[in-house]
Amino acid sequence: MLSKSPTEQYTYVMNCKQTTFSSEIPLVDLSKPDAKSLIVNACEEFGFFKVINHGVSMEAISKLESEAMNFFSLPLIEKEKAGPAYPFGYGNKSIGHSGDVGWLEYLLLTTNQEYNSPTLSSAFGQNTEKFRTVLDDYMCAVRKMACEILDFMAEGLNIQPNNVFSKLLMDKDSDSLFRMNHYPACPEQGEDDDENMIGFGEHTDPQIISLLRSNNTSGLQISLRDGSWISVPPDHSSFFINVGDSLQVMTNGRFRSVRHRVVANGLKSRLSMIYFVGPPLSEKIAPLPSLMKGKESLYKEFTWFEYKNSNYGSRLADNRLGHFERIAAS
Ligand SMILES: C=C1C[C@]23C[C@@]1(O)CC[C@H]2[C@@]12CC[C@H](O)[C@@](C)(C(=O)O1)[C@H]2[C@@H]3C(=O)O
Ligand SMILES: O=C(O)CCC(=O)C(=O)O
Ligand SMILES: [Fe+2]
Repeated sequence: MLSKSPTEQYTYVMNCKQTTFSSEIPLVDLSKPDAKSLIVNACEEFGFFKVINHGVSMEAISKLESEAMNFFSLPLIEKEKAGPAYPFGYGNKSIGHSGDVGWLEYLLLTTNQEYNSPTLSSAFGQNTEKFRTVLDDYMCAVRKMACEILDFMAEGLNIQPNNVFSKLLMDKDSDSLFRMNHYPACPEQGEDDDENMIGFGEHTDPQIISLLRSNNTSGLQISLRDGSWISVPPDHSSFFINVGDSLQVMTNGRFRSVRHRVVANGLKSRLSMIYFVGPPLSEKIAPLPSLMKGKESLYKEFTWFEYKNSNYGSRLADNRLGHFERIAAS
């Protein structure tokens, strides 16, 4: 057993009441005219939705999935050549800088491939160029979908111009990340319903939105407004979109940055690939004036650099927006 000692500071085990697979997850067909309004409703209520007709080809997805599986199947000593995880590279079990652990291994990359080269070539060797090409094709297609979704969000919120969000992604200095998480099947998974191994502990994503695609293995759960957790039925042909902290601030709390986590699966391995849309470091993050309409701002303005700096040592589960919340005047 990994670590169940009550005295241990960090543990892989979490207690969670049994969660049910939910049919409540909002579904958005990007090719339909009601996409904008469905997206806005989903972001307000859940901060999360599933997307079909997303335009990312199954070919691009399968190629990257297969390259990723080849990588994660290498002996540990080979994978570690692509480490450490920070700033970019291979990581195993440890997440962030403050002792969080999970039942996973991962590759954390920047979407700006220039900075990935040393990381990648040390582990991929002669296969590096192939991996880069496959990764480029995938990221390019996901970026296109992200742009469309962000423009739909702005239009659904009646914000002009409609590229207020997508321009941050298209900026050459956009601080976006790409992550591939591999959760091996977990033999230590508790048999008890309310004891689960943590794959990736609960957290909100800091960025604007995250676009997640996984294989058909379950594990992802989201937290609802009432604090309860629901399991997201996996669907390898769809994408799942999370609202992140930055978008919650830009919409002055109208969109909800969704708390989510991954529980390990006792039988099957899970592979997920996530594109995190981040603003440039110098970008000022604040509620958009057109969404204020006389309302008070819930947040103090900050730059993306300031957010990252002040949260450098944060634990996964921390409320990272706490530093920037305005105390309402009584
Ligand atoms: C503990 C941490 C890991 C994390 C950075 C942080 O300080 C808090 C947020 C974590 C998170 C969640 C979404 C992404 O997976 C990630 C890359 C990010 O931008 O914020 C991770 C960070 C990480 O793994 O370093
Ligand atoms: O791997 C997953 O399914 C989700 C992981 C996640 O939330 C993250 O990497 O931020
Ligand atoms: Fe996340």
